[in-house]
Amino acid sequence: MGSQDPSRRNSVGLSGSPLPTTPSDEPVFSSNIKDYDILAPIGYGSSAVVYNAIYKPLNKQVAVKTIDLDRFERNQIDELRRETQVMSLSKHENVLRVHSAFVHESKLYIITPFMAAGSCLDIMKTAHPDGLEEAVIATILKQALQGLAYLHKNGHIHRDVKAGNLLMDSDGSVLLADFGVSSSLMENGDRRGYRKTFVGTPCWMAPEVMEQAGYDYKADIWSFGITAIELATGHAPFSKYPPLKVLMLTISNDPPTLDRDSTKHKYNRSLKEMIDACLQKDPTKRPSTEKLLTFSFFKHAKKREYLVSRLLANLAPLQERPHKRVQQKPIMITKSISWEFDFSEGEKDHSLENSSQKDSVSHSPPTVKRVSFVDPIRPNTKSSEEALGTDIGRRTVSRFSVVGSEPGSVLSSSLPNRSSDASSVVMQSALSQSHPNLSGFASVQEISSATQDEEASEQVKGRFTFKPCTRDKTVSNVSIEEDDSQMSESKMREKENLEELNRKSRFEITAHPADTEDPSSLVSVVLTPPPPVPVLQSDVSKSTTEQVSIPGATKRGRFEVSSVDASQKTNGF
Ligand SMILES: Nc1ncnc2c1ncn2[C@@H]1O[C@H](COP(=O)(O)OP(=O)(O)OP(=O)(O)O)[C@@H](O)[C@H]1O
Repeated sequence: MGSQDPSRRNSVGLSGSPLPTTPSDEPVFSSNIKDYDILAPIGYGSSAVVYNAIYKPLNKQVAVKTIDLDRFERNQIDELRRETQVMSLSKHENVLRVHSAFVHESKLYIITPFMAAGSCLDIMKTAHPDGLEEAVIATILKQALQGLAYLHKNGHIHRDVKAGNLLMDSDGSVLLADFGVSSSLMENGDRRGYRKTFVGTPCWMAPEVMEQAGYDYKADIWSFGITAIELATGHAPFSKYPPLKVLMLTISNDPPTLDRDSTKHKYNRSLKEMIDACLQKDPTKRPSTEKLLTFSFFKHAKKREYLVSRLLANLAPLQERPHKRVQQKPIMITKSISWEFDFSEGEKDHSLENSSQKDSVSHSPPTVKRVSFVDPIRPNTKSSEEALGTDIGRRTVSRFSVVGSEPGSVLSSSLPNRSSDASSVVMQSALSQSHPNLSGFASVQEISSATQDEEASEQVKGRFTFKPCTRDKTVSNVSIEEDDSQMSESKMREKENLEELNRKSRFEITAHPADTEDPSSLVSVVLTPPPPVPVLQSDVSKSTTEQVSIPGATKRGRFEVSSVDASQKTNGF
């Protein structure tokens, strides 16, 4: 029961278009929900429920992962579609295949082989909360590494390697699962092998991924090292901390390591050496999967049957284990851009002169605010099927997070931290006190560092018009096309040029009720251009007042604004 069928074939992609097929007599799993008998839930992810199910035409047990698409936005769904296609085309005994994936009503259904023992995390939680013995770890990780080597060889980064994504079957085979956030190095026109999308689950996330500095497959090696610690201790380093603190600790601290004196089981030095090789902050120093497979630690690996006798023999069947919803949420911020806004005295925001926020702004020392913009994405205002197709809503949704930091600071000092005087800025609806969900006009409000921890998870929604303009506040008139897929090459270039200009321009952020502009609510800021090197590591103190003459650029949309903890709204995975 539950063993992965080596001859699998996917039927359709999420968009309904057939995926490339291989000429074989592999069974085809339909995309008709009526063909599946969905039984009890066997697991919960941050955005999915996984069910035990029977595929009736073949009377075959499968796992059905259901994802409520209404919780996602257009670009996330696109990403899901790509990644599910990657899964469906991967053929390796240590990589979980997708039999079929389809949308029914507002849910995405992903059909995969049923992995009878569940995830390694599930196994640990059920029977080994303080970690696994060495030979078991080596046997699990060697198989996972072989799956990862296959992905890397084929140009894919997994981006969410962790014990929760290592699924085990009843025969002791271990498969890498959940490409919910995996990504192809080759896609999106990015053929340089570097990605900038900020993805993963914080505790397992490599520092360069957090810094959005561009990363490659070595990010998986970091996650693999963290997973090794997880299997040896029962939990990932920093797992007791909230996501923001994990980001801060990962970026500013020395890499985590295995403290062999404090583990329940005894481990050879070779495990620690393997972990330390993976957890080097400089990704170029981390070994490749192929190299890692030659490490002496993997000599402790045994045949997969060993896992059956040592791990699975006395384990309750998956269906009988208690299943809880997960706490650790993966974070995903796609294509975000960080800019620094200078709210210094000379350039202070005159629009706030009469507002209740006047004092807090005008008495502030020169402060740089970091604003991360995520590419506008389309809301799922219509059905999920339409959202997956070419339907384009008239309104776009975007979001940004704003944090304050002293010029030249790095991420750690801009995160909520009572001991630093870094400040956060939220765009708040003027009506939010009494009507938190009403669209109103916005103001910029300083939050004292003492209240940042409480504010960190607050979300405020409002509608804003976002206008690049010249220094003399002449707002120009070019509209930015939002739908890249429908843009001609020349327009694309125009957009890129414009975005480049925008980075150097002065911005007005206008918030207004409904669609009517209210000049009195203009909030002007001076934009500091993003440094050429990763924003979070660079000196951002220099602000620019360079004039640009853009023939008009208005980005209009609804923005969801949060403090720096973007994971609360943007994760979706
Ligand atoms: N094919 C499968 N066979 C058996 N159990 C599965 C299968 N897929 C998932 N599960 C179980 O369901 C749980 C949830 O899976 P899911 O992939 O949604 O979440 P996750 O990867 O653990 O978390 P997240 O999505 O937050 O990263 C898994 O931890 C596992 O125990």
